[in-house]
Amino acid sequence: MAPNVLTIAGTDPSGGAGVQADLKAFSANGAYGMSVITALVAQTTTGVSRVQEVPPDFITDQLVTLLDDVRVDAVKIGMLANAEVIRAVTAVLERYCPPFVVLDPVMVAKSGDRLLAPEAVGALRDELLPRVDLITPNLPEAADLLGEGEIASPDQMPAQAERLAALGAKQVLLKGGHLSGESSVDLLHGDGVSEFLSTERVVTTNDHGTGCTLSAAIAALRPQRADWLEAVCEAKQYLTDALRASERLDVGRGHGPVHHFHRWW
Ligand SMILES: Nc1ncnc2c1ncn2[C@@H]1O[C@H](COP(=O)(O)OP(=O)(O)OP(=O)(O)O)[C@@H](O)[C@H]1O
Ligand SMILES: Cc1ncc(COP(=O)(O)O)c(N)n1
Repeated sequence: MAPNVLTIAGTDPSGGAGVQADLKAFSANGAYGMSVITALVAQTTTGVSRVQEVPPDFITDQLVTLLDDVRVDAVKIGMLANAEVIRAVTAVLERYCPPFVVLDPVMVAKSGDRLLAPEAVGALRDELLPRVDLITPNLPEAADLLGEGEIASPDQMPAQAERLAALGAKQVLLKGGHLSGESSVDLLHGDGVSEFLSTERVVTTNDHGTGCTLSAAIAALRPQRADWLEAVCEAKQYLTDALRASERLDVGRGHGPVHHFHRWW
């Protein structure tokens, strides 16, 4: 049986990030995809021009309507826009307790535009983060959550992941995509064990939505795999393949999307 997997996130009309990317990653990784939209974002490969936030009570209504009918096997949470939306989503998670909740703590788009109000970082850290199973911060997001400077080397990742775990995160996938080097190195930290996950760094400008794609693929795979390590390794390989396959795309003038392809093609 394919797992039913839900994304709670914002939109990207160019299809590279947000809900649109998540649904593609769900399908390509064997899951049935569903979505609750938190914000409509006028954005493309070159940046964000406007954000229209969805009223928090309407986000609650979308979630409750869905969860009263459909069994949800995993959840991926992306852009939440503001503290009221964070509180609405947290309340629904507490009420329904879905398994395997992955939080990508989206704060700023690759273009530099903010996708989370700066004053909402505290609510994300103190109210939502302790209630999810895995958080997937990139290095600037990890620094923001901890109120410290950005780390600059993989050597510093285990200690930083430990500090994130101390905030209440059960599993931490600290993403090193923003570092340089021939490999793209992430660190999975949970249950007292830290494991570096490394793949070849693909040379491309089609890197819009890599974090969305990775967290969505993890959520799709986790119900189908024995543990987090297995799901995360396979999702990272999927993302690397999708980065490589992006050479087949011609989408926009800025940071283009990765190419989600079905493995049987
Ligand atoms: N050029 C690349 N080649 C291979 N893997 C990459 C590359 N760039 C990023 N990654 C991987 O993509 C994932 C996302 O990493 P990153 O640190 O860029 O997150 P992010 O900033 O949240 O992504 P985004 O904001 O683009 O959605 C990580 O697994 C990282 O290692
Ligand atoms: C709705 C939404 N969610 C997440 C991102 C982050 O992706 P990126 O950092 O690649 O711009 C985005 N641009 N838009």
